[in-house]
Parts: sequence; C-alpha cells; structure tokens
Amino acid sequence: MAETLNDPTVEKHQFRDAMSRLGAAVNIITTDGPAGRAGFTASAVCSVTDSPPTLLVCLNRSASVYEVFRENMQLCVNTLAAGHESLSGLFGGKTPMAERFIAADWTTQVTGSPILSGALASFDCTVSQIVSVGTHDILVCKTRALVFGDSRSGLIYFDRRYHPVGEHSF
Ligand SMILES: NC(=O)c1ccc[n+]([C@@H]2O[C@H](COP(=O)([O-])OP(=O)(O)OC[C@H]3O[C@@H](n4cnc5c(N)ncnc54)[C@H](O)[C@@H]3O)[C@@H](O)[C@H]2O)c1
Ligand SMILES: Cc1cc2c(cc1C)N(C[C@H](O)[C@H](O)[C@H](O)COP(=O)(O)O)c1[nH]c(=O)[nH]c(=O)c1N2
Repeated sequence: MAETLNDPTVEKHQFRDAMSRLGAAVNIITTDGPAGRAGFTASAVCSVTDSPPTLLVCLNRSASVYEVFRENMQLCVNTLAAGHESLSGLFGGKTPMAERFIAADWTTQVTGSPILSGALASFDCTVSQIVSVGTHDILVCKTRALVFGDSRSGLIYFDRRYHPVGEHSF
C-alpha cells in the first residue's frame, strides 16, 4: 500500500528519499575566469525559458567550488552521455580540482568555461541572476553558445544510481 507523509515537518531524509524517485540528467558544471577553474557534478539543472535561452543550476553554498563560481559569474553546463559515470563521480566531490580536469579533454567557446569533449550538449553561459534558497544558490544562466556532441546515449541519475538511456551507438 502506498505510504502518505503529511506531517508539516517533513524530514530531510524523507525529502531526499522522495527526490531519489525523480530521474534527472547528469551534468558537469565548469567555470574558468579571474577566480580560477572549477567544476562539479549537478543533477539540479533545468530549462527556464527559451527567450532569452535560460537555464538554472542549483549549487550548494558549502561546496568547495562555490566561491569560484560566485566570482567568475560564467559557467558551462556539460550534459553527460552514457559512459561518463566515473567522470561524474570525480566531479561529485572530494577529488582535488586538477585530478577532476585531467580525466577528460576540454575546449572553450565564448565565456572561456571548459567545454567537455564528448558531452551530449554543452551550454556556455553567463550567470545573470542568483537567488539563495536554504542551503543552495539558484544560478540563473543565459546561454551564449551551444556545442552538440555526437553521442545520442544519455545518462540519468535515478534511485541513487546511474542509468544509460537512448541509443547505445551511432
Ligand atoms: N541538489 C543537490 O545538491 C544534490 C543532488 C544530487 C546529489 N547530491 C549529493 O550527492 C550525494 C549522493 O546523492 P544521492 O542521490 O546518491 O543520495 P541522497 O540520499 O543524498 O539524495 C537523494 C536525492 O535527494 C536530492 N538531494 C540530495 N542532496 C540534496 C541537497 N543537499 N539539497 C537538495 N536536494 C538534495 C537529490 O535529488 C538526490 O538525488 C549526496 O552527497 C548529495 O548531497 C546533491
Ligand atoms: C549525481 C550527483 C548529482 C549532484 C551532486 C553529486 C552527484 C554525484 N552534487 C554534489 C556536488 O557534485 C559536490 O558537492 C561537488 O562536487 C562539490 O564537492 P566538493 O565540495 O568540491 O568536495 C550536487 N551538488 C549541488 O550543489 N547541486 C547539484 O545539483 C548536485 N547534484
């Protein structure tokens, strides 16, 4: 039988359990600029509006990369393909920054933020607005350039695990 939790004080672990059922694309968010180069894995990414082309990224203010993103005010959302599971793990915390970037090939476009070679799509953006909610900042990002990769196989994070989706070869 389905369980209902309607206590006004929903616990953090209950919220996370529920959120683990929302499958989401996996992205590596990168930046480079006056504050240096940094990158982290994010599933809290979504489209806001296509006019102007805008998406949002939620970043925990306690992340080691937070100040770098806050100062640079530009970033690239690199949407991962099937096969990028270990790269996602590297950018998912605790690994020194140089070790994260050495594991893949990168180029740049308009903002200078690292663009992951082999990403499904890369959104090179300037951060136009920041809204703080609880532990996270919502970074509102205007897309300045797009790069489309060759892979058609995506990567979804669902039930605390990675799942490849779509076609597996070209
Ligand atoms: N939005 C986020 O900040 C976010 C999202 C996914 C994973 N993570 C981090 O990755 C690690 C592993 O996560 P997991 O999915 O295997 O197990 P988990 O139990 O920590 O998280 C389950 C789900 O809850 C949500 N979530 C987790 N931490 C959150 C946070 N601090 N704020 C808002 N939503 C959050 C995400 O949708 C996540 O998939 C954890 O350290 C987690 O904090 C963070
Ligand atoms: C699959 C998956 C998805 C996410 C994350 C992890 C993983 C494995 N993390 C956590 C984030 O990547 C991690 O905190 C950063 O790498 C910063 O870690 P350090 O503080 O540098 O160790 C994360 N953090 C965040 O602020 N917003 C997000 O949307 C996500 N999503």
